[in-house]
Amino acid sequence: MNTHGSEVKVFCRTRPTANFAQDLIEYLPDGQTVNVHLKKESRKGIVNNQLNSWSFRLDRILHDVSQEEVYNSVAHRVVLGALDGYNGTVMCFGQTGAGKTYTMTGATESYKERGIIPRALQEVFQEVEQRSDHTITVRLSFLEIYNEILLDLLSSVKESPAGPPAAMAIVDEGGAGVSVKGLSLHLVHNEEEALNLLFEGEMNRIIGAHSLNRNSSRSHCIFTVHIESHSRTLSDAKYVTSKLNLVDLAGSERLGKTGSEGQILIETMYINKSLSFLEQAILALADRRRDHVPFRQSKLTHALKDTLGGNCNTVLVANVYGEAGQIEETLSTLRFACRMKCVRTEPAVNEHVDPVLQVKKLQKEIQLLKQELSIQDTLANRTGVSYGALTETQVAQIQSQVQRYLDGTVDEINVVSIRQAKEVFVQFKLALQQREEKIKEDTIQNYILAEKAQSMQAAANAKGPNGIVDVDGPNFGVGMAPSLDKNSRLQSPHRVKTKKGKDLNRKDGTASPALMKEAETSSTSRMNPLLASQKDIDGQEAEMQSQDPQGPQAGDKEHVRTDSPPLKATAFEDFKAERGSEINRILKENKAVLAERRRHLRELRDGVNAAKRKIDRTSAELQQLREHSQQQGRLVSADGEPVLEEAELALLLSLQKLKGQYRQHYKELCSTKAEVNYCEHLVDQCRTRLLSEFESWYNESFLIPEEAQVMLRAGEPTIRPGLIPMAKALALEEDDQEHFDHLRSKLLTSPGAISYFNAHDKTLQKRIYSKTTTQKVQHKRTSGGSGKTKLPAILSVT
Ligand SMILES: Nc1ncnc2c1ncn2[C@@H]1O[C@H](COP(=O)(O)OP(=O)(O)OP(=O)(O)O)[C@@H](O)[C@H]1O
Repeated sequence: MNTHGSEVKVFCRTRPTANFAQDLIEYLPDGQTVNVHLKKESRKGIVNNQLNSWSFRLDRILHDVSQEEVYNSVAHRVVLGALDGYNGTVMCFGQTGAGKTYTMTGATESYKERGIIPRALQEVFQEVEQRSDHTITVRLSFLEIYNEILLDLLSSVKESPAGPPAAMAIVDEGGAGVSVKGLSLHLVHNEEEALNLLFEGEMNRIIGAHSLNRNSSRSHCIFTVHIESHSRTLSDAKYVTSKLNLVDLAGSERLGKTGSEGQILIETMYINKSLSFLEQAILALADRRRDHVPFRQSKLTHALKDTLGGNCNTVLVANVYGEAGQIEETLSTLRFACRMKCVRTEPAVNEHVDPVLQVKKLQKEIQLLKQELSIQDTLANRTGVSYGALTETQVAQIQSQVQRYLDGTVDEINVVSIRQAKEVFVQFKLALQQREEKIKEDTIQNYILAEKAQSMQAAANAKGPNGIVDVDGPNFGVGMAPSLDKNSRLQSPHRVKTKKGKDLNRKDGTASPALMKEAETSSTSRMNPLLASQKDIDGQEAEMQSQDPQGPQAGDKEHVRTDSPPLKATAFEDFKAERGSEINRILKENKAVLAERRRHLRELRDGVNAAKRKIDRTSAELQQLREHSQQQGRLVSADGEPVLEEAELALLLSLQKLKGQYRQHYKELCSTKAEVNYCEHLVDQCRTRLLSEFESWYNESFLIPEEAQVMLRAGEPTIRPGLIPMAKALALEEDDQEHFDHLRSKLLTSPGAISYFNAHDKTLQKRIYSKTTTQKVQHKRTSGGSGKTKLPAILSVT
């Protein structure tokens, strides 16, 4: 059958009559064309300018032909297509008495004159027998549509589901097409069973019509053969289904022609309405520019939706009654047929997959592939390679390898299976997420600190805690810098309460964070998770120290694996001396830089406070002098202008100079404070890194099971150096600074805040970089790392 888009096939069949209007209807010898000529007077009135000749070209004219020939021409290919999985529809259309039922069902009493439906059933079962390599099941349904009411013509058959008949409705099931809910389906095993149902349905149609006092030919009938074909020989999970619709439409008739009235009038109106909707749907289908086709306007068009515009092989038989008195109906039928011929359908096989068979088939294939894999391993001398799900130990090994790769202690990761490769990526992702979290925390902390520093500066400018000496105007204020001494902390109410700052003393004996850190402790320690984690880290470091009261042993340098792992404190000292010596060295350097910056900060603060005290003293002296002069009476010039005494002038100049110095020191104090914050952050980073490396080293050295170690040594399937080049994994790593910027942009929703923060950050980095590189720390890292340059180089850990 045609699998591509095709037009609906249209045939014209004439009912034999002794009064065939030869002068009006002309069949051309090509067997496809019919010309209709109309005498003017036969149409309306005396003045008539309408056309009087029409020519219709169809697929074939079936004039004076047998039932067999009609079947072969019209239905044979459609029936075979249905057995191959294509939906098919054969539809008879025409005026009442034109021979639709004769064409579709035939004369039931005469075998020779049987119509398309019995012949189709016969062919279906002949094919079922011939196609012994397929299991084909056939089911039947018989639907009648009378005055827009759906009726099941096979509801009387025993196989119908018990209980009251379900309400019938046409349902559009999307991809599955249109079906009639509540219509009974009957499994038939041979031609006879099928014909029995056909006849029973026909009988029900007549009886039903009789009992309801209606004309049986006044309804549309759709006899459907449902076919399902499974291959027997192939272990193929695919199977095909199809529907063969054999449609006998109700006769089209003009209302005025027979002077219809009463029930006939109603029936005719329903028929004409539904046929008119059918025509509208066909016009819409034939017009390729139209998107919408009004299928739901009537039950008939809705039920035939797939048939008309779907994936169906569709054939229309236009039945005409070739007598002169019926010429108007003949014309109308032929017009409809020509429109129908313009409709295109897209026949396609309805292929499905049997889920049970599919699972079995796939299981078999997996089995085969496993065997194939095992052969390949044997040929390649790979033994014991496991392709199953990874065990917890294997996952832990991969995690450890990834960690070491990221730390730069190994250059490559060996992967022997797809599962392992996937797990490597999972672990990379996890590591990335952890770093992102860390950066996020840092960003929040930096943002809070920056905001605090800004607000403190603003507060100091507006009103210093120890009073204002207003010399240059209301916009300049001078305050005391906070003391390093915890006891002389600023006495603002919310700061007095806190005691948490005491907990932040460093293990190496460095004084607890001074200056603003002290002042900020109460709020930031609650808000900032980094401070809390820093405390934890200090605690962990101290905890490890305290685990071993003897302290590090000189003889512990070489670790010998024993049944019980060594004390963590001992192992930590060893780790710092050997494996982690580089990080430890950087940590120490960072601590030294931090200590130096803190010392500088203290000096600056002392300077600022000294300047402030001098300003206060000078101001007091000036005040006294002015009061004294006031008592003595002020000196005035010859012009009566007040004149300054020399002592007062000297004090004023001195005060001005002191304020200038104060401003300069205060500025430097703020920037040094920012540096100290940054250095503290880097020291924390180093500590975290040292501890995490130690943990992973300790776990690998003492906690991973013996068999896992053996596997590592024996080259068992695991992650080991060798197969993933460094460059590839590096591509997974995002630069910390990029992360930092990215996250910060996400965090700070206000554009003003982002600009502020970017500017602040750039200045801070620049300052720290230039100062620290030119000052005391001259160390340059010579050992290899991941190769990516991070924030200020001298303090970063790679
Ligand atoms: N090609 C034909 N050869 C012999 N008899 C025919 C042929 N076509 C129709 N007839 C006869 O014409 C009569 C009317 O035919 P039929 O009932 O099939 O018309 P119809 O179009 O189905 O009418 P309705 O719309 O009323 O159902 C029947 O007696 C039928 O046997």
